[in-house]
Amino acid sequence: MKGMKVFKFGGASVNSVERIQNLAAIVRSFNDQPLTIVISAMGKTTNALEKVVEAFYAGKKEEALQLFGVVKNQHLTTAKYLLVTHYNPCLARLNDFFTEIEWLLHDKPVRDFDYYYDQVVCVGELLSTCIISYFLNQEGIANEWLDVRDLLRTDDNFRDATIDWKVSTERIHSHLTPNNSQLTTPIYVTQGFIGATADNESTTLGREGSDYTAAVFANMLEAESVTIWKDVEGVMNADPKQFPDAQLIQELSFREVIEMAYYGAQVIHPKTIKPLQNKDIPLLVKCFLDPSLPGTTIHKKNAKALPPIIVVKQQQVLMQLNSQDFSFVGEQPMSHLYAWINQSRIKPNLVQTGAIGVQLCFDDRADRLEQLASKASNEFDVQLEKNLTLLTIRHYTREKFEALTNGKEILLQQQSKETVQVLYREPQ
Ligand SMILES: Nc1ncnc2c1ncn2[C@@H]1O[C@H](COP(=O)(O)OP(=O)(O)O)[C@@H](O)[C@H]1O
Ligand SMILES: N[C@@H](CC(=O)OP(=O)(O)O)C(=O)O
Repeated sequence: MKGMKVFKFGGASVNSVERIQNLAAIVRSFNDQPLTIVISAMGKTTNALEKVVEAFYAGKKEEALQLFGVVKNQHLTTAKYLLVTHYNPCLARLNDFFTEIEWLLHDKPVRDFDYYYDQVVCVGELLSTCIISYFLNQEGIANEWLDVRDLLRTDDNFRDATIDWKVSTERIHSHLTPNNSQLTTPIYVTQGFIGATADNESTTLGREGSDYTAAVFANMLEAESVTIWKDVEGVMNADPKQFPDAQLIQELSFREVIEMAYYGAQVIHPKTIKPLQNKDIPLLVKCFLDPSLPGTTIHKKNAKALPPIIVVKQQQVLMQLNSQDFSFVGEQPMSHLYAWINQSRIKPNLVQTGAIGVQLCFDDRADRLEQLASKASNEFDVQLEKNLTLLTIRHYTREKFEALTNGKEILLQQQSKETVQVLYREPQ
């Protein structure tokens, strides 16, 4: 859509009354520009809802209801602080969402955990967008709230659903046309991270998936740009929480950012880049605490010389597989291994093969690793080691590498011209 900008506000940018007021000020400063605003659940609501669904699935109904009560009260308090004229209609909508979840929590689980996870967890985004949409309307920023579950059709791979691009594009085109909107300037408010199946069952797109939703909307709407509003200045050469001297990178290529995200940089969800690169839509990462800062522009142009970019992933698990009868780990056992990895829905962060063994590094997803280890034990001797750290340095220098690995007990190392990765034990 001509001139449409897509904004994404994450959990940190809407985690308090003041931050939602700040969001409104940012949106107001873009007055008279068509906007699609994709919003995540407030603060750590998704984590809290995970606990609700875990209790429900463990048969602890009262605990699940009590935990959900806490989430409910937090949202009611926020709504009460923010809303005056628009409080009653908002409350009616919030109550509908609450009731739906409470009904579900009164049932006994008869389907997979992942199904219930999505039905419960999706409410975080529904609640946050409902409150924010009413607040913006109250503040004179006329907007339309869209239930993204009517727009983004997915498959039923709960917790990691795949978008049906054809159906979703058609729906977005027919719903978000200027002729359809009652607004002079279309401003839409919708949820990140969630979608729905053809049977109207809610789905989620993978944790931290709201960046991806914003990119999907931008692609389908052929938007002018996407802006992700963060609590940091922009994309830096390391997580400033781990490296206080991290420096801002003002310009990055799609290629560089997809690599950073792939290696685990938490700043952008890895699936975000492809839909934008495919339509050549720039991605801006800006600071919601100070919108006047330049931030980072990510686009197709190659950036100038980059500093070493550091990504540290903790809580890693090394899986060592050794052939049981001293036969080589050739194509056949490797193809079995990749099939099991695929079935276990877990992605290796590093793989190293040898004559009779393979070493793989994963995030610590206990259930999925157990599933993989049990399948692999049919053909390999399996050993697991936990609590490791995976360090990736892109555009590394010898000095940087030495400074960051000094004193560490390295278990695996892989190096290409641009990137070095090491898996190490923290010193005891
Ligand atoms: N290379 C990086 N550059 C900037 N921030 C980073 C980087 N790597 C990790 N981060 C972290 O990402 C955080 C912002 O992302 P996140 O908390 O997911 O935001 P939100 O949930 O609001 O989208 C920052 O607070 C920062 O600690
Ligand atoms: N609320 C979801 C989706 C998301 O993207 O959140 P955030 O934008 O706060 O990372 C989650 O926490 O996983």
